Amino acid sequence: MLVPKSANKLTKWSSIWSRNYFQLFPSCHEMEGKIISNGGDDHSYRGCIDHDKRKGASLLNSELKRPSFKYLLNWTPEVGHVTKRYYRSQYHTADVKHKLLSSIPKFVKIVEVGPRDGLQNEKEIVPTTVKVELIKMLVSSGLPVVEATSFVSPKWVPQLADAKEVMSAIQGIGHSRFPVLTPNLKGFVAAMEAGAKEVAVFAAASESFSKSNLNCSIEDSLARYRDVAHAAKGHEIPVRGYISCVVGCPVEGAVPPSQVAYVAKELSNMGCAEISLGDTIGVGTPGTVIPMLEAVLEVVPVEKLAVHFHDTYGQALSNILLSLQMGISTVDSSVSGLGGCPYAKGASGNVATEDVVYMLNGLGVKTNVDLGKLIMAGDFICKHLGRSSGSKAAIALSRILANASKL
Ligand SMILES: CC(C)(COP(=O)([O-])OP(=O)([O-])OC[C@H]1O[C@@H](n2cnc3c(N)ncnc32)[C@H](O)[C@@H]1OP(=O)([O-])[O-])[C@@H](O)C(=O)NCCC(=O)NCCSC(=O)C[C@@](C)(O)CC(=O)[O-]
Repeated sequence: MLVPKSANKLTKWSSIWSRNYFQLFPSCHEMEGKIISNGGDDHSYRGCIDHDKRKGASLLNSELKRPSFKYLLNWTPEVGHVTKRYYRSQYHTADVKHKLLSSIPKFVKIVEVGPRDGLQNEKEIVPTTVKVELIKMLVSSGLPVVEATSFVSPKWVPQLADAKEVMSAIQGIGHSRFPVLTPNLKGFVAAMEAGAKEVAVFAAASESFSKSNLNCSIEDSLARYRDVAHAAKGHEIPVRGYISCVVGCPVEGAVPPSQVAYVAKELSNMGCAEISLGDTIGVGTPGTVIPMLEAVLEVVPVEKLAVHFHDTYGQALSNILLSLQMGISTVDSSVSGLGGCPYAKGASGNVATEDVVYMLNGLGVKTNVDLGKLIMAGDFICKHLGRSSGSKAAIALSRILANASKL
């Protein structure tokens, strides 16, 4: 997979479709203006590239020593001629007033869970340095929240046994927040000692899943979390509450929305600032997610809710879209779609962050995430794990970049 070394080295981008440029950097509105007022330069390029694609490419490269988007954006290497068509994913939708989209928030906070949820299921231990580098790359892409690791029993999740080292290495980098999972007071204390400034507790809406993930009943887990929430309040530490199996459980099947609403209310009452609704095994469809969200929205305000979809059945983006339409503005996702829960066999990874950002760009929703840099982070960890990306957007954009670079 080929991605540019740096999003800022423009010469590297000389053979990218303008369309893809905008998909990667959707916020560069002023570049569009330059093209429009750039008729003369367009014209001289048209001749070169039409007659000899390669000559055109080298000319383009040499001209681009001083970065100039105006040349880049009008060149379409795959067809070998200049076109005035240039696209970006939100081109037609930035000002969308359609009634179906009007309720969508203008800004969506993405909570990147790749370093924790994405890696926790990996059999081979990923070196701490790789985890730290991944977190740094995710931070540099502009993600506001990167869930860094878990302070859980290393016997239960050996992959995250280096939580303390990871936290120590990421102190003070960037402006992102780095919440960590804490299943009990012991985990909370360890997280505080390691410098965590935010924690997350994780309950389930199904008894069977609570037992397999936490070795206790739902009620017992809530009692532990009241202790964690109480201690966190004393330290002025925000707590996020997860609920697993919000539409389906690997053992019990369908989970009633009322059960999810009950756990959500308990988490909210104990002081969780945010509640993330997890479709742990990715079985939800809009048909099952809507009634679940309606039940939860009756007891918890929409500003407090986040959605966390796994993509086992390819339903995650549609479920996210409808969650946005219902007013939710926080979305969990995992770079390259890494992940799966060790206690939910067969469940595939979280929805890929790249795909979520691509969709949100298309809707004109701000995330402040640089898709190009995010793709680089995904490429980095996929290379390390020796597998291809689970993000369709990353695969498609990287393929076009690779083809273009051969010219
Ligand atoms: C909750 C426990 C600890 C209970 O585990 P247990 O075995 O019932 O607990 P215990 O109290 O009997 O302790 C057993 C041992 O673990 C130690 N221990 C106890 N607590 C800790 C701690 N915090 N950190 C480090 N060590 C700990 C404790 O000291 C003891 O050590 P020993 O005496 O045997 O040497 C265990 O079940 C556990 O760690 N579970 C975590 C499972 C997990 O991390 N699952 C994945 C995260 S949830 C998820 O992925 C879903 C989510 C959030 O993404 C949303 C979705 O998609 O659904």
